[in-house]
Amino acid sequence: MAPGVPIDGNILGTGKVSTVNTGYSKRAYVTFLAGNGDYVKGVVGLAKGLRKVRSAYPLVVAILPDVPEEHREILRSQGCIVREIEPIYPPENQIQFAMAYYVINYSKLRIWNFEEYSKMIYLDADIQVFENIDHLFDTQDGYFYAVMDCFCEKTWSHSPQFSIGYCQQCPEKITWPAEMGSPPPLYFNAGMFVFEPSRLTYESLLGRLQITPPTPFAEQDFLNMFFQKTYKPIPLLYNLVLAMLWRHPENVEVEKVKVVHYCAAGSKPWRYTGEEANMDREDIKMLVAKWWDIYNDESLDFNGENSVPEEETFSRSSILSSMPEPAAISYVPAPSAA
Ligand SMILES: O=c1ccn([C@@H]2O[C@H](COP(=O)(O)OP(=O)(O)O[C@H]3O[C@H](CO)[C@H](O)[C@H](O)[C@H]3O)[C@@H](O)[C@H]2O)c(=O)[nH]1
Ligand SMILES: O[C@H]1[C@H](O)[C@@H](O)[C@H](O)[C@@H](O)[C@H]1O
Ligand SMILES: [Mn+2]
Repeated sequence: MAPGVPIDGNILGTGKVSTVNTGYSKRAYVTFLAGNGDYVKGVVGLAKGLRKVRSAYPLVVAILPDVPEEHREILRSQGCIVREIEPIYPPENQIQFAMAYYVINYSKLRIWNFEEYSKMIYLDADIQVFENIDHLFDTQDGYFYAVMDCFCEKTWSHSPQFSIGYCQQCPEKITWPAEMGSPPPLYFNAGMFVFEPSRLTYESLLGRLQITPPTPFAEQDFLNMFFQKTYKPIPLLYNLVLAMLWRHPENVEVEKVKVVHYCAAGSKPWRYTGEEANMDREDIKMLVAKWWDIYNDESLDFNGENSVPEEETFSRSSILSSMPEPAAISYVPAPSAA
């Protein structure tokens, strides 16, 4: 979709609860874990956060072989479904990644192969869910749903957008110069998205990757290219990229935010020191403290009783109770033509 095309505010598609009609299709959240570092804390926090908001669906953790057994055990003890995946590497070239570790993120493409699920919501391990978002499973099939990214942080300094100060979050402030051709297509942050696993899509993703040179934002750039035509932006309250707080405060209603993505430099709660740029802000301190409250809350540890029984996961009542009131859905304002 090109900038300037109005964004469809009705993210719930037809509004039909398709899963209650015939044969219950399976749904789950999915995250990704690599290595033996501290991202496992992020996954534990996320599992507890989903429990706190009484999500009706389990959390699948797609893990690379280098995740140690003790971390796998921690995840199982938190009620997660642990699924090992093989790493995926892009074809070699000389490109510098925005961050060296982004290269492992191509492995994320394996989740399209989780065909026993009909619909999944992917969440990075550095994401926390503060309000129930189960209703996103009711979005119309056939689209890729995610939140539009912001181009204003230093991580974007390699891009033409950054060099002219253009951001799709405020396309009217610095308009895209005609001599640079058409404005770039809408670009999502790949820390959170709603998708449908499918073997066909999976094979097509892997096939396309073989002929696609890697770029600085790794699989995020790749997914943006691959799903360009089926991408539907959803309101940024479903993935608050923290830099939005100081780059585009006019676009953020922090009290309405349902999902927070601790992706700004220095903001990972388990490494937070407050020293990096913007990390001494009151809103950041508050959001980091909220993450820790969930992580430390023992009542949210998995105990078999606070889990969601499989049958209940697909019951009509749990699906309907997860539907938001119509008024609770806010809309992304359509970006004006750039
Ligand atoms: O050592 C690591 C590094 C990363 N991860 C996993 O990979 C995800 C992505 O890493 P970050 O969250 O640190 O990265 P950012 O949020 O800064 O990166 C963004 O850009 C990346 C480009 O590759 C990805 O698209 C990512 O999903 C998107 O949110 C993590 O959440 C986590 O799930 C690990 O498990 N271990
Ligand atoms: O996914 C990346 C990453 O999360 C960066 O921290 C952020 O600056 C981005 O805008 C983004 O695209
Ligand atoms: Mn992230």
